[in-house]
Amino acid sequence: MSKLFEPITLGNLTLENRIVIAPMCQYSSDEGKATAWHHAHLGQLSFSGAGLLILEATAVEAAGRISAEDLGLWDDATEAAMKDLITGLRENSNMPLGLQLGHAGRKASCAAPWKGGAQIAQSAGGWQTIAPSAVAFAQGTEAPEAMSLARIDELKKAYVDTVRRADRLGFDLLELHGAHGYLLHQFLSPLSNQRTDQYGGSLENRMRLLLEIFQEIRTEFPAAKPIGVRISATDWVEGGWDLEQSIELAKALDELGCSYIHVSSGGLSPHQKIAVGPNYQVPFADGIKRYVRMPVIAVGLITEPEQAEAIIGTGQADMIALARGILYNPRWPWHAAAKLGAKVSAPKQYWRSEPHGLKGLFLPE
Ligand SMILES: Cc1cc2nc3c(=O)[nH]c(=O)nc-3n(C[C@H](O)[C@H](O)[C@H](O)COP(=O)(O)O)c2cc1C
Repeated sequence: MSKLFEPITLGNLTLENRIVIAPMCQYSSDEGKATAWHHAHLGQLSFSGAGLLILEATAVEAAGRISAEDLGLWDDATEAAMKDLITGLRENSNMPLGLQLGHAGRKASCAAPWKGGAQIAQSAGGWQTIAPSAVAFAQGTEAPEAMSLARIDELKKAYVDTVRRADRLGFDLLELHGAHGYLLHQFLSPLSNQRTDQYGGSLENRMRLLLEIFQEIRTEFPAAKPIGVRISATDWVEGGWDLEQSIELAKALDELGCSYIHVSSGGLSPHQKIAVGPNYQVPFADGIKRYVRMPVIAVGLITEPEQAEAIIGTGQADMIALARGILYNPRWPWHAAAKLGAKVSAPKQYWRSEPHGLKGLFLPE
């Protein structure tokens, strides 16, 4: 029996299998509003048979967008566009839908990757970024504005407001983005957080904002619906955020009733030295899993069904997430089910594609 295809329950949500579609920015929104691209892109992924689809980092306020084309959920117009999107997806698929709540902090105001991804200066149409401290991400980029306590309050309100909208839209799950060098990660890491108030200095102080926001949104979202957190387990820089601190954060989140932790790495510093290869982040997931009750998601160059099966089977993680691999092969879960002798959901319109000799691959509706 495949472990990868064993269901798992998060709060009131049961996932059909342990394959998660990782959040992936599409840089294809119009003033924060979802477009036809999102309908097509997420539509095809919702036919993939994965257990959960997490929508891309969605900005809780306009200043939190990585690029001007990022998805947002901060006003009635962005909510209406998201409603059209969700309604369309739900018409054709039962796949649970999660939303990743994002704020890019000092890594906002950038060009889309295919336009080079560089920061756009305010004089060239960009905007003032914010961060825990006025420390630029890289040489040659504009320094962010250090957030006042009043601005921190405003930010918390933005998260809560977005969560209210996400609940109204019927999202099944939320993921707080605390990874990849974006705003909440900037508060965690001593490399970007040089504050001397209650939000900087000690580990407890650096973790404070993320934990406060988690608690506030946990109160706002129905108790039975899962909220997880994505983190970077290390900055891959000497003196930065690391696995040891990540374990402390994970333990604190576990205590607060966090539904899962999604373990990525890097993104905070241009000086990071990452040893990239298959499973390169799995040891971090495994390292955290020893200390928490909540399920753990491993991600990063997991590309083969047997590889995913081994990660779950050996208990290194409870779920695996796929990003590039599922863009490359949007029927990855079908192929994995076929290889691992499991069953998978598919739209009834596609049932006739069941390969000869594999009758019974697709689950009935
Ligand atoms: C096109 C693209 C967009 C991404 N956008 C996000 C995002 O919005 N939020 C996030 O946490 N990670 C994002 N990531 C990182 C992925 O979720 C994932 O962690 C990373 O690509 C490693 O997994 P992989 O080896 O399966 O691609 C993105 C990755 C890609 C390729």
